[in-house]
Amino acid sequence: MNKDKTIEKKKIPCALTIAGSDCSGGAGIQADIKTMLSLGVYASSIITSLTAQNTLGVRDIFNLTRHFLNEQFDAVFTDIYPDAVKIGMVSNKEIVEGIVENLKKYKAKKIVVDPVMVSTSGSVLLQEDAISILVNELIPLATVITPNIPEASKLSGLEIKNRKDMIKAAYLIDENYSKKSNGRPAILIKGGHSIEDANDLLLYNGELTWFENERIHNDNTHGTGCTLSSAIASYLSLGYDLKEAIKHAKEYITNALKCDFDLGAGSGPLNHAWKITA
Ligand SMILES: Nc1ncnc2c1ncn2[C@@H]1O[C@H](COP(=O)(O)OP(=O)(O)O)[C@@H](O)[C@H]1O
Ligand SMILES: Cc1ncc(COP(=O)(O)OP(=O)(O)O)c(N)n1
Repeated sequence: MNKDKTIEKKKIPCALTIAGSDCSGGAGIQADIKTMLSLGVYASSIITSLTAQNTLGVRDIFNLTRHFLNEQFDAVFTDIYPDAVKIGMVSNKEIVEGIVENLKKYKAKKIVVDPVMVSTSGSVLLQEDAISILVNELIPLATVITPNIPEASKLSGLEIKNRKDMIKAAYLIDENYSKKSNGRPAILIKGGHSIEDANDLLLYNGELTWFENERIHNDNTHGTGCTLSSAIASYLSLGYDLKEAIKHAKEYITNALKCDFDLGAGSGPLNHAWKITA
């Protein structure tokens, strides 16, 4: 194909989301694309699973096949190669295996893994028999993982009640990867589920950093985890280092939570248009 050469073309940073679709638009692929677009990054997507959900919960899940996952990887990576990748809901063992194989095949870089396991509304978004491959094969490929408190408890085997426990859990998760030779990601434990302030803890190259924020009293928090991880991937694609990327992603989520959107009968979505409407 001959592209039109008369218009000067710009290269823009590209971020890819590999995640489930949330038809109500609050979480998953839809939240990721809104975030990436708001941050001035081109967004592409590889869908793992279709969910029928809204602000009240998940009604049904339809997983895509390994074949269709491969086709999406080939289509994206052979044409618009991403500068950073965010991975969210991966649903089952076959899908996780396919993602691991393709990330290696295409030598994907700057990978943010949000180890989504259970939605805040209580639905299982990762089958139990997929956890070990997520832990042993996918997470080692990540630059950073972003578990929330229940996910960090599952990964560390520790009940997390306060800041001290968050620190202990981060070290326990890291210890597991320090013994393996296939990768040692940075660990960002998110504090959204804490009873204290919404402080997130990063363990990176042996150093602890807190990203602190007062808790915003907003019941509409559907998709906060998806938004944070895709904002981190966006900033990484823009060339920020990891700590700066997290700092700016945290600012993004804080502003989106401060906007008084109130959609749906349950825990509603965030306002990704806060930059436009502010
Ligand atoms: N009420 C809140 N006030 C301020 N920040 C919040 C609030 N709830 C969540 N966050 C922030 O949103 C991000 C996602 O966190 P969390 O809700 O724990 O993830 P998940 O959606 O995966 O459960 C984190 O940066 C967290 O600190
Ligand atoms: C398709 C899909 N992916 C992920 C989630 C979970 O979203 P998250 O932002 O981690 O948290 P809650 O929205 O559950 O608070 C989801 N619900 N759907």
